[in-house]
Amino acid sequence: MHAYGCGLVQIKKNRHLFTFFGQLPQSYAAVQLVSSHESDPPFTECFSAIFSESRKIQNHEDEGLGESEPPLIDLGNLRGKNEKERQACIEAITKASLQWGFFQVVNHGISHELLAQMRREQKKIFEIPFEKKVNSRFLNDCYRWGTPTATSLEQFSWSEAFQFPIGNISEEDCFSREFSSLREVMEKLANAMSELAGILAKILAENLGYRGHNFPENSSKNTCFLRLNHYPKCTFSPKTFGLTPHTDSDFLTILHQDEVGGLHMMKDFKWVAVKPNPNALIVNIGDLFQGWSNDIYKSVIHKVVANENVDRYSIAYFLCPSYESMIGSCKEPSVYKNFTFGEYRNQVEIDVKENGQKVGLSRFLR
Ligand SMILES: O=C(O)CCC(=O)C(=O)O
Ligand SMILES: [Fe+2]
Repeated sequence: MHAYGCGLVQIKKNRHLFTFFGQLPQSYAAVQLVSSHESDPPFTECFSAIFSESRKIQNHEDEGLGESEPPLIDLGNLRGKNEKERQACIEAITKASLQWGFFQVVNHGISHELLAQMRREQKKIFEIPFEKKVNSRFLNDCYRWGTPTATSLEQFSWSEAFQFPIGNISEEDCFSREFSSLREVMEKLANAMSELAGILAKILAENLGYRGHNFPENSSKNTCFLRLNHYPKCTFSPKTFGLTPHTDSDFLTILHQDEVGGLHMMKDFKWVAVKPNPNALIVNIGDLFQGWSNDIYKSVIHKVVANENVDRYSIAYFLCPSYESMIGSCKEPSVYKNFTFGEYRNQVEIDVKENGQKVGLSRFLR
């Protein structure tokens, strides 16, 4: 069993791989894999108990959505010559990170063409038959789908994903020739996203007094990762989550979503839709930045609502330090005990196993 960066856990049963977002098994033994010759995971077949119960559950949309939208920031001003505009841009980034924990960036330096190429490759790989994707020998075991441990619809994520540690992408033997174009595009995108994440993280750290060269200092290619998400259209929508509410267990995440929509973030106890903007990437603060900043920057709960009519795709880059890195606080007195990223991940794994869900930063309060 393995836990992933963002509260993801993977288990193997009867030669089949189950990787999921969050919970550990209670009625896990009840999960049966039904063979499928199509590409979409057999969600309803494997989780028939959950989906027959689901009609009793309230529609998420009834909760009502807040009106506002996360700030939109033009990063072109960071590269410009006008110092006043540069400072205003830095201020916008830091303000959004402490007030929202989420923001959108345009003129981010990652080309439309690269993002479009990545999307094409992403679609191709999800079209592969489910039985092939779920095989543990396929692409280094990085496939996951659904939530095998879910005992109710609220715990279930109607999605599948491939998660690639950045270090593996450049290793040719992880990818057969069949996937050489996927590997090439992913390598380019991972480099571009790493650079952007590094720029943003450094700005946020410097704002709180950090004076080093790179932030986080021990960012690691083995722990940073790219995740390709696919949310197949869902007949139980809008009652079903594409991804259950969670925070990310990293420093920050950069996300490219398609035109479908469905990503919601929490703001002032209300869900706010992060509407698709073809020119923007979405940035969100993760738990480690909230911890390091002593709660100044906010790691905000977000979720994806499944869509009844169309499939949805997104690509996420997670900025993480090495497992040995100490996530101390930038200021004393610190809200949290010192902990390493490895300890944080282990604790997430233990909590998911014992309580069915991630507890997160509050585990490390002083
Ligand atoms: O697909 C999305 O919009 C969000 C994905 C996400 O939150 C994640 O992968 O952690
Ligand atoms: Fe997330």
